[in-house]
Amino acid sequence: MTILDKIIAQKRKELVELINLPLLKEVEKPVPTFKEQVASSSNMSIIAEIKRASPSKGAIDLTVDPIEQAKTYEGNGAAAISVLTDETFFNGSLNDLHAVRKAVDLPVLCKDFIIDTLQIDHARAAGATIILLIVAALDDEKLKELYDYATNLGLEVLVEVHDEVEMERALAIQPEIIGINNRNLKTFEVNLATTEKLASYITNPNTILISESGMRVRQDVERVGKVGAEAILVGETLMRSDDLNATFSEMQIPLSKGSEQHAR
Ligand SMILES: O=P(O)(O)OC[C@@H](O)[C@@H](O)c1c[nH]c2ccccc12
Repeated sequence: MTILDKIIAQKRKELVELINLPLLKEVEKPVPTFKEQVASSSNMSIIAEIKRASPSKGAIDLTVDPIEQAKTYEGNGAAAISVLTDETFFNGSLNDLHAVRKAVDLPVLCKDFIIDTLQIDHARAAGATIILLIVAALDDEKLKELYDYATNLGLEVLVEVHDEVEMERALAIQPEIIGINNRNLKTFEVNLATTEKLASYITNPNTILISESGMRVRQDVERVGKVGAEAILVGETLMRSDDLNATFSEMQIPLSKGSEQHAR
């Protein structure tokens, strides 16, 4: 049984409790869409993640104040904030997401393992404007159903893949945002070559490519920028940074949109 199988099995159990959980109070404040954020920037967009712990790394920063962390991310030019909401494996919560949405004026991604529309209702009520759908965790039918459900609610959807087969399955639903996860969720192995290998599958210039996981230094960002990533999703490096200002400067590389950018 892979870790992804374990997480999904746990999610199925938790769904039963979710039915009885009241929805959080919706946040009315409007924020830009992630698409708008990317379109209005000539730099690599950074989705900055609040991640207390993970199954692969254990504790990262258990005492973080999600509100302060998100505000610092925003102050340093993050394009969006990602909040891990899984409790069992990542020590996050929907309450974290709710607090972050209220504290910043940025799009907010609900980072969780979504297998049911009920989770989308909870994510939206907590203030998510973007949800994650992990292709490896869903069959084609479920993927399409959840994608349509979320987009009909006005949410943006990040469709995450990590190999060719998943990429083909993702492309079949013509998503506007595709995330290539450099971390294999079955083995935890991180390799930026994953982005290099899969980027060329995305031929629609309007599809936003996000390279996810394993970004440490500027060269990493340059590497994925070269093959067409317009955004990166960064967790651990930001959570461990003691100088976020410097870390953001290091990762904010200019993009030459239109030239090599779309040669993917
Ligand atoms: O901490 P990192 O290596 O910067 O990774 C961030 C993010 O990509 C990672 O948290 C992630 C990507 N896809 C996921 C799916 C579920 C949970 C977590 C993730």
